[in-house]
Amino acid sequence: MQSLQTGPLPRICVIGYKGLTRIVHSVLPEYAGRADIEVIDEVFEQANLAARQRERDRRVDVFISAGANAAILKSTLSTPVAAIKVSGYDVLVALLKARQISERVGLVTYRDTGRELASVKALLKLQIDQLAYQTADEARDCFMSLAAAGHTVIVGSSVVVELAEQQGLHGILTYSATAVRLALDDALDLARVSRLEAARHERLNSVLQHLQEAVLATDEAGRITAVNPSMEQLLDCSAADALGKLLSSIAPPLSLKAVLESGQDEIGQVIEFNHQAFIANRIAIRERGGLAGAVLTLYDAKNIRQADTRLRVAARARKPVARYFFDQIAGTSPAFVRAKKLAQGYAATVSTVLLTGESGTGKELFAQAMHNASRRSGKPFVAINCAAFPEPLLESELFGYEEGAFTGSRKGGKAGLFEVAHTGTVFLDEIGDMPISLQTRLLRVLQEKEVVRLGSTDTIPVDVRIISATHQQLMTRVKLRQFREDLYYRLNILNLHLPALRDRAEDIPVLATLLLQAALLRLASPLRADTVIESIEPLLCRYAWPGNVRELENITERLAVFLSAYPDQSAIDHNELRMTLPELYDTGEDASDQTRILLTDQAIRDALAALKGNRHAAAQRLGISRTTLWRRLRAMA
Ligand SMILES: Nc1ncnc2c1ncn2[C@@H]1O[C@H](COP(=O)(O)OP(=O)(O)OP(=O)(O)O)[C@@H](O)[C@H]1O
Repeated sequence: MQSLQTGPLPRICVIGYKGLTRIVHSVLPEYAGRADIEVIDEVFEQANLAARQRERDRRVDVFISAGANAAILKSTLSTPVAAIKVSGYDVLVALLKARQISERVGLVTYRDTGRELASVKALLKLQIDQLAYQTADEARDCFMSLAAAGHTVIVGSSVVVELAEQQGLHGILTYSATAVRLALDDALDLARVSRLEAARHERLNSVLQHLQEAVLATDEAGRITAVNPSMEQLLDCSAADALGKLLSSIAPPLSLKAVLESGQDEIGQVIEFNHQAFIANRIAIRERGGLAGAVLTLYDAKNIRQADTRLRVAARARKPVARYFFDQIAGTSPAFVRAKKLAQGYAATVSTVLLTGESGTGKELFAQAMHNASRRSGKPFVAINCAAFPEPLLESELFGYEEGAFTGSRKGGKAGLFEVAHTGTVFLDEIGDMPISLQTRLLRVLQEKEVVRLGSTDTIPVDVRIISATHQQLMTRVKLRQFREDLYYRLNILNLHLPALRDRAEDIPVLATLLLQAALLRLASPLRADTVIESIEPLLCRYAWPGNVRELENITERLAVFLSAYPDQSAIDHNELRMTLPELYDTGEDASDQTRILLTDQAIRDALAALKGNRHAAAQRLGISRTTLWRRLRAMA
C-alpha cells in the first residue's frame, strides 16, 4: 500500500496483485502531481474488503482494478471503478514472449477474448489452448486444467502467473504498462466528473436542507429517497429512519401513489396533516423519458396566508409615505434649531421616540422627516390619530381583523396599520388618548414584535419603529392611572419637545413669509409675501398663536385670499383686513395702535417725518425692528 501524492488532487485507489501492481508502480511517477494514487496489493475477497473500507471513509474518488477483481468491485461499490483492460496487442506481446520458451502455450483470459485472438493464433503459428474465467475459482480451475494438460508456459492474469510460478511453470502476464496508463487516464476523467457531480449534489442538498418548506422525494416504487429537516420534523422521524421506507406506510395522507401511477403533477392541493393545514405540490420526476419517482413539497398554510396579506398590502394603490424632509422644516430660532438637530440625531437611531408639544407645533412633520432621514426611508410611514376614533374602530385600524371577526367585517379580513407599516414607521398621534385596553395590546406589539388580528389567534411578525406624539402631560395621566406606566417608559425612550410658536417669536415672520408666499402662489397673485409680512410683523409677533404653525397656516391662507383682491398693495383697505384677521386685533390694546397693521410706505414716511428722521424712534412707534425699518427704507429708495 502506498500513497504517492497528497492534497486536493483526484484520489485514485488501484487494487491489483503482484505482477500487475509492479507495472502500476512503474508508471506512477508519470502521474506525480496529477492524482493522489494509492496501490493495494490484494485479490478477490481481501481486495473487496479493503475497497469497501475506503469507500466508507470517503477516501477514494475512483477505484482501478482488472479482470474478476474489477467485476467484483463494480458490483459491490457505489464509487466508480475503472477497469484495466487487456487488449489484443497485450495478448500478442505476451504470446510472443511465451513462444520463445515453448510452441505450446496455455492462455487464461478473463471472459472470452473472441475473434481477435483467433487471428493472433493463426499469425503466430502457435498451439494455444485458451480457457476463459469469470470468477476467482474459475481462474484457478482454468490454470489447473491447463497444467494437467502438460502446459509449461501459461499466459494470464497475476493470479494465474503466481499459480504457475508456484508449480515451477512459466507464467507470463498479459497486462501492459499501456493498459495501466489507459485505466489511469480513464480514472482521472471519472474523478473529475464525479467531483463535479458531488459538488452539484452537495449544493442541491444544502438548498434542500435550508428550505423552510417540508420536502421529500421517493423512487418510482414510492420508497423515500430524500427528506429535508422540515419534513423530518413533520414526520417526527429522522432521515436515517425514513430513507428506504415506503412513504405510504410512514405517512399515508402524504402518499405520492396517484402521481406515480398517472405521471400527472398535483399542484396546490390543500391537505391536513398532524392537525395543520398545508398546501401540497406533488410532482413527478422524469429521467430519460421514464417516470423515476416523485417529489412532495408542503407549504405551511399560515405562511401562505401571511404572504398573501403582505402582497395585498404591497399592491395597495396608495402607498403610505412620509412627504416631509428636514430641509422643508423652516425655523431659525435657537430653540427650534436645537430641536431639529436633536431630531436628526434620533433619526439615525432605531429607538422609539416620543414627541411632545402643543397642537400644531409640527410633531407629525418631525415624525415624517425623522422617518425619511432614517434607514427606514422608502418604507411605509403610517400615521394614525388615536383621539380621532372610537375604541373598537381604533382597535381594528391598528391591529386588523380576520374575516367574520365581527358583524359587518370585511370579506377576507383587513390588515391593521402595524402590518401595513411592516419594515417602516408607525406614527401614533395623540397617544395620550389611547384607551387603556388598547395600551395593553400596543405594549404587546412593542414587546413581542408581532400582532394578532381581531378574531384570530395567529401571530403576525411585524418590524416597525414607533414614533408617538402627545400634547398632554403623559406623566400626569400615568399618575392618574389613565396611562400605563410601562407603556410610557417603552414609548419615551427618546424624547423631543417642540417649542410653541410664541416661545420662538423669531420664527413667526420667517414662517409667515414662507406660508403666505406659498398661498399667494397657489392663487397666482403677483404680490410679494415678505413686504406684506414686514408690514404686519408687530401684529403677528404680539399674537399668542394657541394653534401654533397650523393656525399661522390658516391665517396666511386667509390673508392671501384677501390680498389677491388687491393687485396694488398700497390700495389695501385696512378696515377690511381687520375684519379678515380679527383674532390678530383682539389683543385688548388700543384700537388706534391696531390701525397700523398694514404698514404702508406712506405710514413709514409719516412716522419718520414726525420724528424728524429718528429711525430708532420711528421703528419703536411703528412697532417694528430697526432692521425691518432699514430694509423697508432701502426698498422704498
Ligand atoms: N417648522 C415648520 N415649517 C413648515 N411648516 C410647518 C412647520 N411646523 C409645522 N408646520 C405645518 O403646520 C401644520 C401642523 O403641523 P403638524 O401636523 O406636524 O403638527 P402637530 O404638532 O402634529 O399637530 P397635532 O398635535 O394637532 O396633530 C402642518 O401643516 C405642517 O406642515
